[in-house]
Amino acid sequence: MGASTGAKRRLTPEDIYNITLVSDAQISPDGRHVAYTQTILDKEKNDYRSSIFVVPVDGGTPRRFTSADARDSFPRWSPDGSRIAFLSNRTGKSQVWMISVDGGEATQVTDLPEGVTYFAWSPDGSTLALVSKTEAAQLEKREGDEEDEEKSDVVRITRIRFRADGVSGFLDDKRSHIWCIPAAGGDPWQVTSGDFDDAWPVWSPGGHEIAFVSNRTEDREYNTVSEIWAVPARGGEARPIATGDDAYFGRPVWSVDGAAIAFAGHRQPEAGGAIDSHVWVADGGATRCLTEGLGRTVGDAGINDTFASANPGLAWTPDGWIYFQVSDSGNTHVYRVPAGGGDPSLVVGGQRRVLDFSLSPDGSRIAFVAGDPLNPCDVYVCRADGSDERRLTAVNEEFFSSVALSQPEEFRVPSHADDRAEIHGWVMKPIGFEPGRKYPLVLEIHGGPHGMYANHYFHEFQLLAAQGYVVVYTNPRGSQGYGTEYASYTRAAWGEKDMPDLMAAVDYVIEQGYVDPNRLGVTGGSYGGYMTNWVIGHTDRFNAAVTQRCVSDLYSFFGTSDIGFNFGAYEWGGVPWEVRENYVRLSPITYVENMKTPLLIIHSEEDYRCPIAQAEQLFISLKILGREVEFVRFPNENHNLSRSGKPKHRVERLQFILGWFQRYL
Ligand SMILES: CSCC[C@H](NC=O)C(=O)N[C@@H](C)C(=O)O
Repeated sequence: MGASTGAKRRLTPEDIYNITLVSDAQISPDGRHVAYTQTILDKEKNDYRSSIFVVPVDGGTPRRFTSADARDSFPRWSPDGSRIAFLSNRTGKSQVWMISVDGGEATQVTDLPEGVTYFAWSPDGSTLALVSKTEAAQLEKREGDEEDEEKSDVVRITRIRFRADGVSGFLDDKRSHIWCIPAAGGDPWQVTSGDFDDAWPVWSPGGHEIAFVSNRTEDREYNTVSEIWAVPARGGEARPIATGDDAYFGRPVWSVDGAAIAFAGHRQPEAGGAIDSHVWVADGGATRCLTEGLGRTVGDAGINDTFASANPGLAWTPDGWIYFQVSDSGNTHVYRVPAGGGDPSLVVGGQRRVLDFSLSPDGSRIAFVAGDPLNPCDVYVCRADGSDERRLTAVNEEFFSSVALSQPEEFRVPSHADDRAEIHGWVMKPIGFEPGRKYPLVLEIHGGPHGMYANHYFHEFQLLAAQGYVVVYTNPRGSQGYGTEYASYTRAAWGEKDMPDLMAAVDYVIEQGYVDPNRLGVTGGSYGGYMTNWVIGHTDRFNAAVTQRCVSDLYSFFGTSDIGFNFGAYEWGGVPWEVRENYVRLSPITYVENMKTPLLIIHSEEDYRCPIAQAEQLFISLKILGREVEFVRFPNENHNLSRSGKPKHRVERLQFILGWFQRYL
């Protein structure tokens, strides 16, 4: 691969329309079928459509269960396996719908004014626990009811968190709470209330209690705590499971006897993704960490541009295993650990990214969605120990058999930093590669900074390879998947401590002899955009750069991003008035006069994670300095343009990137 195209054509930006995404593999209670979500990009409608499919685990053709012109997702089997409940926006808002496994039309279960974001079946199948921002009073007063007085368009803000990327306008004062509703339909009742946001309800095996995630600390407006609580299913006082100012926990799951709850996270909320997450168990006594010696983070830190997210939880089997995802050196795997303590062991491994998984209630089978560098995703099934793995779908087989892809080659190289730490990376040779020729190179830098490039399909990278570029990508210091010390290494040293890692990777690839060192490009998004700006402010070796959803000035980023002030306070060693020098020293804009590389700035106008002013400041400064710079603004898009933006915009974004590199490399 990479040497010749053979009979295959080269990939184009528009090929995102030819890729089907599968996600959220849910194995049926009897372990014989897997339900999943299938998503396509609809060119005509310039939007996404998703449907629920079911495939037999013994093989056979997947069957489409829903076919509305909408987004159906989150399929969940009833405990007796006779029905599948799912979320759908077919009436405008996301509500729960139900379909019988024997077929027929789906029926609507919920009609909550604020919609539903998550739900879970009670163990007896009679009730669904839901998450909604609906307030009880709203059920009396429905849409269309006359307003008492004309509403003002002036926005009064009293809370420190008032904006969220992906939510247009400002956040309202409504809180997410747990509700219940009869699965057959009927009147919903509110289970939790108060000035808290409650999420992720999980029924106890006996059906009497619901565990959930919340922040009920006194200082919740200012901290990033995430606690585990449990509440009687009929409502009442919540009891603490794993709580307190040092809790950063989520994904609760009950033991089969209902005596314990496992969850994932760590005890340093302010650190967020900068340190490893673990699996914990609370059983009334002391909370125990089960993965202390693992040295890798629990969860999926992978980053790519071609996926549909599912966000799986932990699973606890009747024979006492807890299953969880682990990000490890560019792969996301499934591990298990004995709930009573013992060594975690690998169950689903390989050079790939396992995006989500579920276990059959008897703990005998696992269904999962995984992707690799040449295939974004398919549904798989295996036994509880990982044996007898089978692929159940081949959603992109036909398309990918018609296009030439480049197989990434892995490398490990000593950093240019004094410690010569080992840096892990990949290089993709261009399609049609001919030994002896020299090619332009593009360095791709990931965001987070605590994300992880993975062994996973990346449309942007494949496209660059198809257009004749050598593509280099690495997991420099700051990345997840290599342990806490590695991930937190860039604290208060963004750019300073990871640039030597990135340059070591570029130099290593140049040494291989097939790169033209006078035709180097660099690009990245978010923190990758920050690093793109940093790199061109510290070296002139790149001939073209594309900075996407970037940060240029930490001072003005502080307080204007939905990520919250806590992020900057941790990452840069304090708040601006405490460590002013850090904010200036670590801001790429401080080095703007050194930036000579032709720069394309791509930014979404509704990016509330990295507000567009970050791009504007950089653009204006470079214009004043008379540098080669262009600014491409995407209207009505947020921080996730490259992953979930309007399909037409996604194609245009890729065209701009290719166009810039073609012009300057
Ligand atoms: C540079 S500040 C915010 C960066 C952002 N971090 C978390 O949201 C980021 O880098 N995001 C990455 C994952 C991205 O958008 O690709």
